[in-house]
Amino acid sequence: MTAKQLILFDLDGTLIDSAGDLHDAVNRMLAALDRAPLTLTQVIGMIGNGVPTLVKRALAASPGAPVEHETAMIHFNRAYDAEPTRLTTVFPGVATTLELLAATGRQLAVCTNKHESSARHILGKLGLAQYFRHLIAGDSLPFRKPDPRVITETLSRLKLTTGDAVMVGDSEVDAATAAAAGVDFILMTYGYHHGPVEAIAADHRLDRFADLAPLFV
Ligand SMILES: O=C(O)COP(=O)(O)O
Ligand SMILES: [Mg+2]
Repeated sequence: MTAKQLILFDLDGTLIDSAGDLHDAVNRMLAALDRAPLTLTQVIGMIGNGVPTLVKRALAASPGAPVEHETAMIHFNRAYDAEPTRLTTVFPGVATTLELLAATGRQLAVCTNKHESSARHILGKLGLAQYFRHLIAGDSLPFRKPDPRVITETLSRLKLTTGDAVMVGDSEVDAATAAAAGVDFILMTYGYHHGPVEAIAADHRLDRFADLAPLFV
């Protein structure tokens, strides 16, 4: 990994443990729609494809009177945007490791399916914004992960090739995006995956964020 000039990081489940606030917002949305709450484990299994998909999955798992997806989204966004960092924490070792990686001169980017405004707000609030030169969010481009163009278009904008980049993520969605773009993939095993973690293909699998540093120095 020493030749990589660009490191693309997933956000939820990789840099930040955001499941508590996402769970809370899902349940506030469901309560507003007179539906039953979901467990944290259920919601964790729904994270990774962006908020519109999370909302769709939550509505399917907690049935009730028919509701427009857009209406449910308004309830979710109102709840989530009001307090996106109440329960959210940065995973151990993230800030020191990012500091170290940035000091090697590499370009660090966040590549998330979260909305750009939430991602920017959360990164600032949790003290991580200064490490990243680029943010590619779920609504930054007309497509989102697992569409490989989130990576390939970033590479061409930066005049880099696939061999220059690596994606670091926690889910099947990140693995599929990296594979389709033709870039290496490092899996953080502690994050939010949908099936067994062993089934996710990766060039490296790490149990702690701090284990990244030795791969790049
Ligand atoms: O918004 C989501 O569902 C997941 O966001 P992520 O891409 O940062 O994991
Ligand atoms: Mg993730």
